[in-house]
Amino acid sequence: MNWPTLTFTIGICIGFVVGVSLALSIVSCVIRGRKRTDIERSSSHSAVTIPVQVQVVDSNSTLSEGQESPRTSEWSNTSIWLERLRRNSSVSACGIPKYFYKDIQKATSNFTTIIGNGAFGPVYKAQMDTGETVAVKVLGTNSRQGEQEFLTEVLLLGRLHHKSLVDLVGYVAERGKHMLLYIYMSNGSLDSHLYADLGKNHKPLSWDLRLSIALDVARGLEYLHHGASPPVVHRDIKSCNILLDQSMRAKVTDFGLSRPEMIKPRTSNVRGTFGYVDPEYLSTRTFTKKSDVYSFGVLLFELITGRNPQQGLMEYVKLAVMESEGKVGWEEIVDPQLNGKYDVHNLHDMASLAFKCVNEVSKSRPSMCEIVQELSQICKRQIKDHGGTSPAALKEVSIEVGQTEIQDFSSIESSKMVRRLHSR
Ligand SMILES: Nc1ncnc2c1ncn2[C@@H]1O[C@H](COP(=O)(O)OP(=O)(O)OP(=O)(O)O)[C@@H](O)[C@H]1O
Repeated sequence: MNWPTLTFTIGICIGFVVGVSLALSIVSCVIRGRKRTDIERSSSHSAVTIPVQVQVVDSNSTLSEGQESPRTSEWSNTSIWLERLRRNSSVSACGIPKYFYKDIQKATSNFTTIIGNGAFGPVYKAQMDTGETVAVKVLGTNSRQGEQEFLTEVLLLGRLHHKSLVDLVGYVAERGKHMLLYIYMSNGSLDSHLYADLGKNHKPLSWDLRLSIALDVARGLEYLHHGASPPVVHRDIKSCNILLDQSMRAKVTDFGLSRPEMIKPRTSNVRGTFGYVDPEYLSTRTFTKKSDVYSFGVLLFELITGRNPQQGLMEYVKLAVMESEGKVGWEEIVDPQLNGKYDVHNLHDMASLAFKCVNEVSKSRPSMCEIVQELSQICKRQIKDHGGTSPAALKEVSIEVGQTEIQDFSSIESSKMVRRLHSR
């Protein structure tokens, strides 16, 4: 074969190989694309797809499928949870694993592991096949409003993740059977530590722990008000909606979005819990972020005094202020269970902050961002002055101080990635 013929033949061969490879990759791309579309289509079948109203600030925004909401650096922890739990579940389009009723029936030993009852219905402890323990909230079957709350929570919580919120890790939605699965909080609710179980299961909460709980809750609310998009108002901040994990870190739970009316059932549509409700909301019927701030102020006084807001806490506080003639002696109302073990300076700062939060005029109340700043300073000072004896929770909280959770694109990307992983 002469040289030009050889070159021509080699050229033809290379051209043929390149052409075939190109054709193969186009075919494989088309097949993969089809598979993904099928998977996406089948996963959205199992999802709750109705758009729902959520309690956003100053408007009634609608969360609809495909609308992104913020993720934070905490999302990675949640994704580990979801990843472990998803093994025995299908995953809905909002990224939250969906379970079968029969799996939960088995995990709760046929619903014999009740841990409490709320407005929503009974709550059970469940041991999942993956080894995780979760809390299962069962929606009562007799309330349409409860069902709406259920669907709202699934969609809303599927988009909200923060270290100081009790994360939703799964749900059941079968005919007449609706359940929410949350991370199990082994130390129960804050109110049980402040009142009910004292002497039985719990020691009185130390001053340091009260500070770290206050800051954890403040950061959860700061995220809801200023980090979430659209912003979310909780509407029912109270000590039984604050849960404590095994390290006594506090998390906000019960986004009581469509819960039944609790103050004047039948006569009005006022929401919230007696003792915690913003008086301005009662007169205007407009619930704002500052109404949550009011309830948070009451919660701070609860931590300071160990008194139940439903048994005259705020009257007690007002009396102390009225009799103070200028300088309030907050020591007089401090919880006797503390046995004098608190820092007077920090007590004054925390009580003054609480008093600003419960100002009758909502505009004069601080924002959750300002509250977090102030509480961070108090916690830092507590560690600095009494660091040696401070519990791990307060130390952890103070290390996190300054790590503001702001929505960023990388976190949105990570949530999309987790969703893609789930749909494989
Ligand atoms: N994730 C969880 N981990 C551990 N216990 C939980 C969890 N969620 C709820 N519980 C417990 O279950 C009980 C009922 O909780 P739920 O949130 O339904 O109602 P509540 O907050 O007590 O009352 P309400 O619904 O009137 O606000 C409470 O004792 C609570 O401490």
